Amino acid sequence: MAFQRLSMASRPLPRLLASSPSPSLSSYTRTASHAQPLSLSLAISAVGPRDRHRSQFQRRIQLQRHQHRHYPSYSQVDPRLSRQLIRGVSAPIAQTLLVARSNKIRSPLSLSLSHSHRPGLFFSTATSPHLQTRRSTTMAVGTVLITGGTGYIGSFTTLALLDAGYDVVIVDSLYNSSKVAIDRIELLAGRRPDFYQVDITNEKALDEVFAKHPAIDSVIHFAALKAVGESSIIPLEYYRVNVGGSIALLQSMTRYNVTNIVFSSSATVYGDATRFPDMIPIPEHCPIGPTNTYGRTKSMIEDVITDYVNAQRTNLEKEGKPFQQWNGALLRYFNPCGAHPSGIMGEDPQGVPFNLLPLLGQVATGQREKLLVFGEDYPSRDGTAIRDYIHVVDLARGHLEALNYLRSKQPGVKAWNLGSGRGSTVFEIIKAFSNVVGRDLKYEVVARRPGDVLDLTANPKLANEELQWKTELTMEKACEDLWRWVSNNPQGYRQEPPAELLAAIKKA
Ligand SMILES: O=c1ccn([C@@H]2O[C@H](COP(=O)(O)OP(=O)(O)O[C@H]3O[C@H](CO)[C@@H](O)[C@H](O)[C@H]3O)[C@@H](O)[C@H]2O)c(=O)[nH]1
Repeated sequence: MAFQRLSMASRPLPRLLASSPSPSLSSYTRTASHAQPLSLSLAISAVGPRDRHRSQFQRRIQLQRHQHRHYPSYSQVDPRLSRQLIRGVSAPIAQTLLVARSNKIRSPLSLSLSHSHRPGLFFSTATSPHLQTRRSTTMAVGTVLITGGTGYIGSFTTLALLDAGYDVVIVDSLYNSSKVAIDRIELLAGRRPDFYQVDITNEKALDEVFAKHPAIDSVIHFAALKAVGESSIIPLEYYRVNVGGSIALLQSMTRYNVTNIVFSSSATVYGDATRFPDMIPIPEHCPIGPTNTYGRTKSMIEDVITDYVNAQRTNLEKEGKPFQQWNGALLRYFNPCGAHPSGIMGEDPQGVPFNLLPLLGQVATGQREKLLVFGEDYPSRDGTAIRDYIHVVDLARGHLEALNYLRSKQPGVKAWNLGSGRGSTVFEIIKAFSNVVGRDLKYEVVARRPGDVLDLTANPKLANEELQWKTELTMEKACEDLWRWVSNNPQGYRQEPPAELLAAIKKA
């Protein structure tokens, strides 16, 4: 009998299990809670017609183990391969699924399936002295640090990662966000991320968080100042926090051997793409040219990450060391909007909002008399500017897919547009939101806002193809969810959500 030991590096296994028809797989948490021991390896054996299949798998696994020789006992395995393996054993095979996590080994998940009844593939458990494990009733796919994880997009991304089986550690200064977001995440995910109130520029505090959580192997980096107008008034503060904070983060990551970074960039790095022919919808190869300080900080951070990850890879390769573990995703997103469909989680801007949809929300709730429309003299179909509005739930999923891609494909640095490909004018947004609210919302056309551009519509083809990600929720759905959020929570996180919304979550 041939045995092959492997571990799964990434991909949300719970989703795989959820899609499995096997009742025995769904019982894994019960089994895991009392199972001994928790350090396991997966042994595969095959007989009969599946032999050829099996040996192909084994060759690919061995190849990957070779590529990941820095993990002496366990290799990172292409999640698609792992998925095939799980599908391969399908329903009646597995009786026990135990999950172990290693603090020492960056590939944090191993699993064991045992006692096949089916001819063909069968699995058997074996203990491994190499793994340091912890008892767990949950199954972590990996552990991710999210900077700015209590903010708007950060909180939705935290939720998406928890739902996908990741453990999440948040650092956030709470400068422009609320800790209540964590309670809402817990209500929806059934799990709570770890939280540290840490400023992104405080390298020592970041070190302490990494030291406390050695299982972290990736970072999703949101923490930043983000008000376009303010950035031209206090530019040094924007460069210090956004660029300086990112450098502090990369330095701390390096000390703790955390080597994947997903960066929250922005479509604003393109500036006015209409200055070039045929660049709308905007592809990733459109030349960069931000038109404001905020945009320039994003573009600079993209350069910092690109240069650093490339240098780490090159330097390590020259030294004959493993280098492919260093990866970066630059996610250029278009106009995030919407809220959680439950109505208990959404954007909660401190102070005066400056984005179109939150402002429209205030008009609808009566907190604001009317919306000021910035210009109707653009060369667009109705004279107002065009943006690509993307539902925050889709956007959060984009971060998850990018993270999974980095961890499984190890591509180095890549930029992806996260947008829908559909552009809407300001008037179209006013109409869509008015439809949801059920009455016309008041507006007044005023002069153009300095720094605004005619059209920011994404060409999302690259993310569609490479990340297997595309938007699933429309701008109209975002309006509907935003209205549910603001009409039920006019004080945002400074109030309890209505009891009926909480009851609906518990029922679901
Ligand atoms: O009171 C308002 C606010 C906005 N707008 C218009 O609405 C559109 C959207 O504006 P806004 O919601 O402020 O978003 P953007 O200026 O497009 O910037 C957002 O989208 C960019 C990416 O596309 C990100 O980089 C920015 O951080 C993010 O704020 C623009 O045409 C604005 O001129 C108005 O007419 N009146």
